[in-house]
Amino acid sequence: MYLEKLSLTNFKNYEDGRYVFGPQVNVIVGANGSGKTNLLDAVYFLALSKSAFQSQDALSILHDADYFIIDGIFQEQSRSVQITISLQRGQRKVLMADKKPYDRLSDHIGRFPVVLMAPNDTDLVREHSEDRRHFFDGVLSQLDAEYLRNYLMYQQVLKQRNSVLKLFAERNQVDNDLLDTYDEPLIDLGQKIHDRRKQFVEEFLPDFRKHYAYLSDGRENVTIVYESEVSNSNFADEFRHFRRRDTVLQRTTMGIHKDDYAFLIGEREVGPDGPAPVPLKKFGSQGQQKTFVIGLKLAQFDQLQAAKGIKPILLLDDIFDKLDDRRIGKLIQQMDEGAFGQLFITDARPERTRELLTNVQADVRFFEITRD
Ligand SMILES: Nc1ncnc2c1ncn2[C@@H]1O[C@H](COP(=O)(O)OP(=O)(O)OP(=O)(O)O)[C@@H](O)[C@H]1O
Repeated sequence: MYLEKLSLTNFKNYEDGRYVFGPQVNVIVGANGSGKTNLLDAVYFLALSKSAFQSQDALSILHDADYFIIDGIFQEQSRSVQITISLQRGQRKVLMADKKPYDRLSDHIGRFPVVLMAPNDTDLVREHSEDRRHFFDGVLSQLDAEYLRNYLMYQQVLKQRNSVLKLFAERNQVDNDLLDTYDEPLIDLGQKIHDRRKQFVEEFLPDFRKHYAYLSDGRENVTIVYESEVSNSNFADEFRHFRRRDTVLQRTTMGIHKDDYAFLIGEREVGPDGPAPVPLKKFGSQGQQKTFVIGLKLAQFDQLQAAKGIKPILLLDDIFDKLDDRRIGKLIQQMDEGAFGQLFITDARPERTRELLTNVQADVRFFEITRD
C-alpha cells in the first residue's frame, strides 16, 4: 500500500499543490517554513482524517480561504482508491472513499496505517500523561476499530457528564438520576478500554524492547507499566463514591481518561534483589529518551504491520536534524534492509539527506518545496 498521488487545495500554505510520489523513499526538501511538515501532515490527515499537529481542523484551512480539500490516490494491492477529505468553514468535515462518504469514521482509520516520527516526540517522555495516552490511543485506534468506537463513545459521554456537572453547580442542584445514566456507560466502556490497553501493553513490550535493544546495542533494560485506577477491583464502587467530589470540582475525576503509562529504565541485568528500574523522565539521558521514543514508533510500525499485513506509511519529519549519527545509521540500515514500505522524509538540508541515502538500495525521489 502506498500513496501515489496527492492534490491539495487551500490546505495550510498550499493553495494548489499536486504531487506524484514513489512507492519507496520520498524526500521533501525546502527552506525553513516552506511547508515540508505541512505536506507530511496532509498525508497524515488523509490516512487518519485529522492533523498530527492541530487539534482544530479549521486551523488547516489556508488563511483567508473558506475551505480545504485533500485528495489522494492510494495503491492497495493492485487497485487504486481515491480518498478525499474536505472542510468548509463552519461545517462538518467530509471524508469519502471513491467519492462515497464513509458511514463511520472507524471504517477509515487504520485502512491506510501510518506512523509519524517528529521532533517533538520526546514530549511523550517529558510531558504529561495526556501525551502518552494520546500516543497509545492513536496506535490502538488504527489497530482495532472496536477500541476506537468505544473510545469515541466514552469521550462523548464524558463530555456530557462534565457539562451537566457544571450545570448542576450553576443551578446549585444535583440530579442523581441523570448522573446514573452517564455513570453506567462510563464504567462499562471504561472497563473495556482499560482491558484492551492492558492487553496491548503486554503485546507491545516485546517488539518495543527488541527495537530499543537494537538502537542502543542492548545496553539497558526498558519497560512500560500501564497505570490505571480502573485496575482496582472495586473501581465501580469508588467511581460512584466520588460523585460528591465530582460535583464539587465540576468534572469527572476518575476513569480511564486519567490513565498513564510509566516509562522506566534500568540496568541490563536486574535480579530479584537488584535495583528496580527508574523513571526515564527523571533519570534517563537525552539520548536514552530519544532512543525510547524511536523504539516506541518502530514497535508501533511492527504492530500495525502484523495486524494489517501491510507496511504502514512512515513519515519522518526533520529526524536527521535531531538524531546523532549512530541512531541515523541504524535507521538507514533498516531502510536499506527493506524493513519499511513507503517513506516520506523532510529535511531543510537536501545535501545531507542525499549523502545519507547514497548507498540505500531503494527508489529515492526528491521533491523541492518553494515558498511562493
Ligand atoms: N492555515 C494556514 N494558512 C496559511 N499558512 C499556514 C497555515 N498553517 C501553517 N501555515 C504556514 O506554514 C508554514 C510552516 O510550514 P511547515 O511547518 O510545513 O514548514 P517546514 O518547511 O516544515 O519548516 P521547518 O524546516 O522550519 O520545519 C508557516 O509559514 C505557516 O505560517
